[in-house]
Amino acid sequence: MSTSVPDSGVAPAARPSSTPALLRLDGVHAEVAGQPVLRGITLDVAEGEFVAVLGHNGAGKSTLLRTVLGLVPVRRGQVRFSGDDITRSPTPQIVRKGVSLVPQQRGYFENLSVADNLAFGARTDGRIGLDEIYELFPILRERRGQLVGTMSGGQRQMVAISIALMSSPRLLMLDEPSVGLQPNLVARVMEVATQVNTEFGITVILVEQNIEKVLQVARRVVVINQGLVQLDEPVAEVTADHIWQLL
Ligand SMILES: Nc1ncnc2c1ncn2[C@@H]1O[C@H](COP(=O)(O)OP(=O)(O)OP(=O)(O)O)[C@@H](O)[C@H]1O
Repeated sequence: MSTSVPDSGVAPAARPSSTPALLRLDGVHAEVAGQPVLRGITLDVAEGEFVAVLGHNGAGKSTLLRTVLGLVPVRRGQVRFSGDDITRSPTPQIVRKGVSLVPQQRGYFENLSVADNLAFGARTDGRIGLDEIYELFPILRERRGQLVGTMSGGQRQMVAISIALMSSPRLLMLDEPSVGLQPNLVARVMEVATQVNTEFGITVILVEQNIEKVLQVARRVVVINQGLVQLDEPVAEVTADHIWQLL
């Protein structure tokens, strides 16, 4: 099991992989509000993987996802997607390449109907369209005319995930999608993340606080600490206790 000491300031080398990386971060540094948050993140994610990212509050998990999408500028290091250098690419271009993010809060328009929200994320040439979304979330078909602002927290989260899926991404990044949801909805969100990965073949990066749930659905766990990768292991090689000790 490989762990690195975060205060050594040295990021562990990228995990060697036989499959070329879909996403590759190489020594990525980024700042938020003038403060360093990512301090040299090195991470490879292969196509088809389901990677969970854990870390204590403020560790830099959301910043990591936002940096991949170009919403936080990279100060140092490089981000590659499908072999292309996207380090300084504008967000719309990164989205067009196939990266999608379900943000931690309000990844939808409250004053628009479900159908209009879905149209916002749609891509005409994509593999995922309304039929696929309504099959995944039948409740959204029933409520397609309803304003999203009048729906429950769980239903809104389904809309947020659906908007992200409507761009037919190759990489779907979910930022704590189960926060504030009741247990049966948390289970449903995890199930959807798994379906997206296995049925649509979409690579998934899931930021999540619920370690037990993560170990049930992800196949690889990455722990971020002080802006560095502290642990990067297949789920089969870690225990919840071990991860708890790191957080
Ligand atoms: N808008 C902001 N203004 C100032 N500081 C911010 C802002 N957003 C994030 N930060 C700081 O950046 C650091 C990393 O935040 P980030 O949201 O990436 O952490 P996180 O690991 O996702 O945390 P959480 O689990 O609480 O969501 C934190 O110290 C946070 O206080």
